[in-house]
Amino acid sequence: MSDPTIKGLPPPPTKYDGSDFRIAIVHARWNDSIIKALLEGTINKLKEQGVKQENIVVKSVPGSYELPFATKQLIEAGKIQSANAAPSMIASSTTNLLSLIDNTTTTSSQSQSEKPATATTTNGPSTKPFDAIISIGCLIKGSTMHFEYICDAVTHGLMKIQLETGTPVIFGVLTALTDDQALERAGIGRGEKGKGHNHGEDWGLAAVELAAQNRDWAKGVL
Ligand SMILES: Nc1c(NC[C@H](O)[C@H](O)[C@H](O)CO)[nH]c(=O)[nH]c1=O
Ligand SMILES: CC(=O)[C@@H](O)COP(=O)(O)O
Repeated sequence: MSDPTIKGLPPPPTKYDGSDFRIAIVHARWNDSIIKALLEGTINKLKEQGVKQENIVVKSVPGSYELPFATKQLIEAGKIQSANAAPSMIASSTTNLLSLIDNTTTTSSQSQSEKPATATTTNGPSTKPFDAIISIGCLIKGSTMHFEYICDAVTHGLMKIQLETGTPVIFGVLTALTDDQALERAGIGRGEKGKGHNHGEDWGLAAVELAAQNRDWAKGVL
């Protein structure tokens, strides 16, 4: 077993504020007791960093093999949702500009629906594109090569999606050879190694860090 003082994720170099981020979590349902623990650890860590509950979208799929497709579609859905919110903002701003020309139109005559819709409403969930996606699954080796093929496909699939879309995708997939390896990595271990460490916490940290750093990088800020 590796030396616990060497292996593991140190605290982030910067304490990031997650209050302005919108995060999606997509999780498989296979090995549900482990998934539930990982999901709890992830969400708790996101909220600990200030991510608002209403800005954490959680979706599920049957198994880990479905994660890449669902992850890609969630990223696109977030962009579509944001674009759908934008026209009302454009329309309202156009109305405002026209009112400068046509004095018959006053801002007070704007109906509530014409008022600029913000991508982040003051009292509701954000409709901005997702700042990061956390894809969670638990693969446990069986007696065939099924495990190896799914692990390989999911790993490469998730990596490809984040590089293609520019949206950070956190790899939250346990690839365990035994039940106990998975339980320990969900913080619910039952053997002599104790409960272990909930890797969902690491994924929550990584999501906020990558969301923050990527926001800067996307603006050319280093
Ligand atoms: N054996 C595990 C699976 N298998 C199911 C696949 O992921 C997939 O849902 C199915 O082949 C239909 O496409 N999934 C896990 O997440 N974990 C496993 O241990
Ligand atoms: C990860 C899997 O697909 C695996 O649990 C399936 O088990 P088996 O290889 O015994 O069919």
